[in-house]
Amino acid sequence: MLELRDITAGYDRRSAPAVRNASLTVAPGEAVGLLGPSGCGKSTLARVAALLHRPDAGTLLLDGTLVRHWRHRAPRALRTSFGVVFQQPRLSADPRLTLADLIAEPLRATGRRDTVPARVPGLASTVGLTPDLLTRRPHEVSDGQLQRACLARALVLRPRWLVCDEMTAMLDASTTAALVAVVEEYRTETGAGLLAVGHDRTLLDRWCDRTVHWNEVTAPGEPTAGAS
Ligand SMILES: Nc1ncnc2c1ncn2[C@@H]1O[C@H](COP(=O)(O)OP(=O)(O)OP(=O)(O)O)[C@@H](O)[C@H]1O
Repeated sequence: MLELRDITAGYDRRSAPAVRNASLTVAPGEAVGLLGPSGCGKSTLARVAALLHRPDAGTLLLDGTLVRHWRHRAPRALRTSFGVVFQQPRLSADPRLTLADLIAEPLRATGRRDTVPARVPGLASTVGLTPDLLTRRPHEVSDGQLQRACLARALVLRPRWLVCDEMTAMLDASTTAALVAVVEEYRTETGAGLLAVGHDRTLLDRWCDRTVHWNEVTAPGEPTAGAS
């Protein structure tokens, strides 16, 4: 179970927090869609949920255990339980890496270099990347192809949780359908939970078990607990 309780988070303690008193739960195997107007704080909350952004207050529990020892992010051992895909693949892809190396990045970063040959080609094929694309760098492929590689990178450590932050916002309908299908196949196979952030209610309603609106996630009041 992924539980965010009374999360307050921002970027500069001198200004108002981007997220105030937000609570959200995702059960194992569940797909939850999060909708809300632009700038309300969805991406910030998604980054907290993926253990990438330390909240200023509130608690985050992973399978009942309090996530502690945050610095800027939570400890890596916990973060590897999460696969994250962002809206703009070019901002999250190292331009110097080939797509094969991009997909393999988390394996190398966690000392599993020896598993690269066994994991990367199959996963690339699953996300619809042909072998000729794997030797190209980000500037030599389309946004959709790069996003496919970013999805493969998010899946390569076989995470128990996926956070897709407007993963398909800049893609056409057929690429959107293909990437959603890959996520759903992965979830069927592994039982991973999903938090999908987006603007498109129709897509989220079709994709997810339930869709929550930002108004339901945030409640008025002051933060109740300090982040550990
Ligand atoms: N790195 C950052 N530094 C400072 N402020 C930021 C940063 N990222 C986001 N913000 C601010 O935090 C607030 C919430 O932004 P966030 O990206 O979480 O919203 P969002 O709901 O995901 O928006 P959108 O739907 O447009 O992507 C905004 O006011 C934004 O300007």
